[in-house]
Amino acid sequence: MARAVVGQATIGVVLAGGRSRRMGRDKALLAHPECGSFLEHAEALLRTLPLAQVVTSGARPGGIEDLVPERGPLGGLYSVALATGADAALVIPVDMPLLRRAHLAELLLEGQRRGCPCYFENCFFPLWLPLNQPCLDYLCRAVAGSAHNSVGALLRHLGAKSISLTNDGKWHRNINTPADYLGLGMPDKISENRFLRDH
Ligand SMILES: Nc1nc2c(ncn2[C@@H]2O[C@H](COP(=O)(O)OP(=O)(O)OP(=O)(O)O)[C@@H](O)[C@H]2O)c(=O)[nH]1
Repeated sequence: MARAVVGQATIGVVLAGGRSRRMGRDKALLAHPECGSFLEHAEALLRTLPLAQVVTSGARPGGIEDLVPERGPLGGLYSVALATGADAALVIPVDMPLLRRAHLAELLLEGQRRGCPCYFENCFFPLWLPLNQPCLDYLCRAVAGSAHNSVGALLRHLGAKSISLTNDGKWHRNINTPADYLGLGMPDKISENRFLRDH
């Protein structure tokens, strides 16, 4: 279980729960083109940023397990907020292996400057999210089933702001299916053959 963080602390969160139904295997453990697994890469990326702590959301070693299972990303965020007591979170999903530090650093600065949830237009993750009372209240209701349980609904409720994407490209691509993964054009060492052999 993560330590409590006191003060104006922004933590980094890797969302790594869920069922990976479309992939058919745990997305977090897929080999990453640059280092280790998707999960290891996401955690390492967040550790390059000025964050009070980096935590992983999901039932895995060292992770913060969801208090209420099967409630999706908001269920994970709710449990992380309660377990850490952090003031804000820079949230990335484990299935965006092409995320770059520069984008996250920009989002972190913009979130801290504006004080409201911030994300890049057309994609809700990565996300800078203040874990303030309105946010906690919404997460609680979403987990309990009395508010719409989607990231979009949470962001609308909190009056989130989107940042325009100056440098587009593939960095925000989600990898949800085996075809997505193979489409990454992995280097030889983690090529299609290995992915298929692992099945
Ligand atoms: N902690 C936590 N994270 C989740 C949960 N569901 C999804 N996530 C994470 O949220 C991000 C988006 O997940 P999705 O792709 O929508 O769902 P998924 O379960 O990973 O995959 P599918 O079963 O194929 O929909 C991923 O980083 C998941 O690891 C959950 O119930 N708890």
